[in-house]
Parts: sequence; structure tokens; C-alpha cells
Amino acid sequence: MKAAASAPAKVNLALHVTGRRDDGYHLLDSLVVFADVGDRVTVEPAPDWGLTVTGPRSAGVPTGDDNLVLRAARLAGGAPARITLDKHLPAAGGIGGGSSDAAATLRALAALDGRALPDVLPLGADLPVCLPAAPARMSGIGEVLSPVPPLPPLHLVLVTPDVAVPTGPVFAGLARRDNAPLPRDFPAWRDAAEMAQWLAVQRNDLEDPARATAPAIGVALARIAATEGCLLARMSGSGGTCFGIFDSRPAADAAAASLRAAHGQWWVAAAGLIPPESAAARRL
Ligand SMILES: C[C@@](CO)(OP(=O)(O)O)[C@H](O)COP(=O)(O)OP(=O)(O)OC[C@H]1O[C@@H](n2ccc(N)nc2=O)[C@H](O)[C@@H]1O
Ligand SMILES: Nc1ncnc2c1ncn2[C@@H]1O[C@H](COP(=O)(O)OP(=O)(O)O)[C@@H](O)[C@H]1O
Repeated sequence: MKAAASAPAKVNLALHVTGRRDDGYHLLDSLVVFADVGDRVTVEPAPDWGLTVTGPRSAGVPTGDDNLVLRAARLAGGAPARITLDKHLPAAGGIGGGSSDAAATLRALAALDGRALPDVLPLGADLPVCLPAAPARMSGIGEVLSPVPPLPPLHLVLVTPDVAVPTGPVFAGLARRDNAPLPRDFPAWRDAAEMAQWLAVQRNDLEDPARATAPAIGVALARIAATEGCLLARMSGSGGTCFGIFDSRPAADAAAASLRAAHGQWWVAAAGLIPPESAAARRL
């Protein structure tokens, strides 16, 4: 018997850094959504824990105990399983690959034999939001999740220039750590254009330090913004994945095709959002 779960790409539509705790972790205020592209995790009972990493983005992904998939599975407890991780998302890209994989592993193990999903695991600030994989306002250092108004249909183009951007050094490069939070109340956005307008006055405070580390991010943002129909171009997480917002799938597909043609070494994907609370969608 096998069970599988999808690990959708996490996208920080806005990410404000509002402070820093005594332990060095930063306080965040972020609007997080999940795209319908991602990795896939399959589990099957086995005498011992094991991991195989496959797929077009498997190169360089750890295959041992340092992979978040195995760490999450062991910490959650229960009977061991053989885990296959099919990697489609670029690692170290600001779209939560490792955290989303870890969350998908926990969902797949729960589907396999009914074991409980742990509430808290010491596995990274992004894991809590990746467990439900639903749109959320994320604060604290990532552990405080609150609901957001229903989102309008959004079509994204995700672009990872050919750079891996480690998260810690980007936080360390912040010029200010006491930036303003997102507005207290979020409006009910009626369509993609209205949402893009609202997001345009929000920020990703990690963009400047990430661009300083990896200038290709600035190039990607400019190229996405210049595609036809792009309503807004921004960076997700600590980068280097950037995204454009479009109001239709054909517009997103056309932009993705032109970016792919011009930048063969970039990872480019057109995507929609996974429907909130949809377990079926998470099994993509
Ligand atoms: C920035 C965000 C935004 O969603 O996304 P990514 O760029 O990783 O996708 C996350 O907060 C990243 O979460 P995650 O990747 O799980 O981070 P962790 O492993 O916990 O931390 C890696 C390093 O980032 C810094 N860090 C992370 C989160 C946070 N709130 N404050 C921090 O200062 C710390 O230096 C830490 O050592
Ligand atoms: N399942 C995994 N997929 C990708 N990277 C992983 C995984 N498990 C551990 N890692 C390590 O975590 C680092 C950060 O990767 P990732 O979680 O994809 O990035 P980000 O935090 O920028 O979203 C990688 O450089 C890699 O060494």
C-alpha cells in the first residue's frame, strides 16, 4: 500500500519584516498563498526509514538525514516508511521547497496509516504555514497563522533565476528590522487587478538584501514586469524566486513561454492557486 501528497510551492505575496527576537529570528507579517505546482511525496511501509529523491530538480537536494522530509518523518514518529520525493521546485528558492516537502510527508504518512499530524515540529519557520497549505496571514516568526479574505482567481508566473539564495544571509543583510506591518485589516479583493494594486503598496523587505546577494533577481523582476499583461512582479520569501501576477491563464502561459525562450537557464512555471482547504488539490 502507498500514499502520496503534493507539496505545493509557497508564495509570499507580501513579506514585511517587523522586528527581531532576542534569539536572532525575525518577526514577519506575510500574506502567503500556495501555487498548483510543486513536489510530490510518496510513502510506503518499510522495515526502516529511507529516502529516494527523483525528478527534474533533484540535483543537489540532500538525500540523507539532513533532508527535511526524513527529519519530519522521524520526528513525527510511527512506523518507518520508504519515502520517494519527486522534486520539481528549485531548492533554496524562497518557495518553501523543503518545508512544503516536510509538510507533504506528514500528510502522506497520516493518509497511510492514520497517524496524527504533529502540531509543532522544530523544523523551520515555514513549516506551520505549509502544513495546511492554505492561504494565510503568517506572523510571529512563522508560527502564528490567521485567516485571510477569500482570494480572487490569480494566475502566477514563477521564475527562479539560476541562483540558490540561502535564507540566513539574506536576513542578516537587512538594513532595517523594524519595518511597518501589513495593514491591520485586509480588504475583500474583487479581482486580480485590485489585489495587485493593493500588493503594489506592500513590500517584500527581503528583496533588497537578496538582490544585493544575487543581482539576477533584479533582472528577473524587470523581465517579468515587462511581459504583456503582468499586473505586478515581486520576489517570494528570501528569493531568488520571483513571481508575476496575471488576470488570466492564457496571459500567464504566454508570459511564461516568452521568459523561457529568452532565459533557458531559468526555472519558469505558470500556475494558479490551489483552492483553500482542498485536500484533493493537495494530492495534485
Ligand atoms: C523567509 C521565509 C518566508 O516565508 O521563506 P523562505 O525564503 O525560506 O522560503 C521563511 O521565513 C524562512 O523559513 P525557513 O526556510 O523554514 O527558515 P529556517 O530554516 O527556520 O531559518 C533559516 C534561517 O533564516 C533566518 N530566519 C528565518 C525565519 C525567520 N522568521 N527569521 C529568521 O531570521 C535565521 O537566520 C535562520 O537561521
Ligand atoms: N526536501 C528538500 N528540498 C529542498 N531542499 C532541502 C530539502 N530538505 C533540506 N533541504 C535543504 O534546505 C535548503 C533550503 O531549501 P528550500 O527549503 O527549498 O529553500 P527556501 O527555504 O529558500 O524555500 C537547501 O539548500 C537544502 O540544502
